[in-house]
Amino acid sequence: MANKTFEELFDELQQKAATGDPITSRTAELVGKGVHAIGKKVVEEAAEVWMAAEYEGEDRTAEEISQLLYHVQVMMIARGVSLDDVYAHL
Ligand SMILES: N=c1c2ncn([C@@H]3O[C@H](COP(=O)(O)OP(=O)(O)OP(=O)(O)O)[C@@H](O)[C@H]3O)c2ncn1[C@@H]1O[C@H](COP(=O)(O)O)[C@@H](O)[C@H]1O
Repeated sequence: MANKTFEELFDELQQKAATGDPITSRTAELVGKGVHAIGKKVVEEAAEVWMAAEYEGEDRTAEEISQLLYHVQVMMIARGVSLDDVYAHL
């Protein structure tokens, strides 16, 4: 059912950040812009999760959560934070 797992997406984004073209890869573009720009997207997507959860259905909420998770992973990669670094705190 799922297109990919959290771990599979992280592997893909690491590749995109390392070798992707910023013209065609959103990930490469964002990593090139840096932590400040990525941080703004994280905050924006978090707000969209909140609004969807309050006023929209489960599907829209899930979609917004997927976009938040994507941008959190981009932030991890831009900042050199691994999955294990995060899991150590769970
Ligand atoms: N899962 C995602 C994903 N989720 C969200 N996004 C990006 O986040 C945007 C959603 O944010 P917004 O609604 O704010 O869109 P927007 O207003 O156009 O964004 P801005 O340009 O204004 O910042 C989308 O248009 C995508 O650009 C994603 N971009 C890529 N992926 C996946 O990441 C992988 C690598 O993608 P590329 O790096 O683009 O090859 C692929 O598997 C993709 O499916």
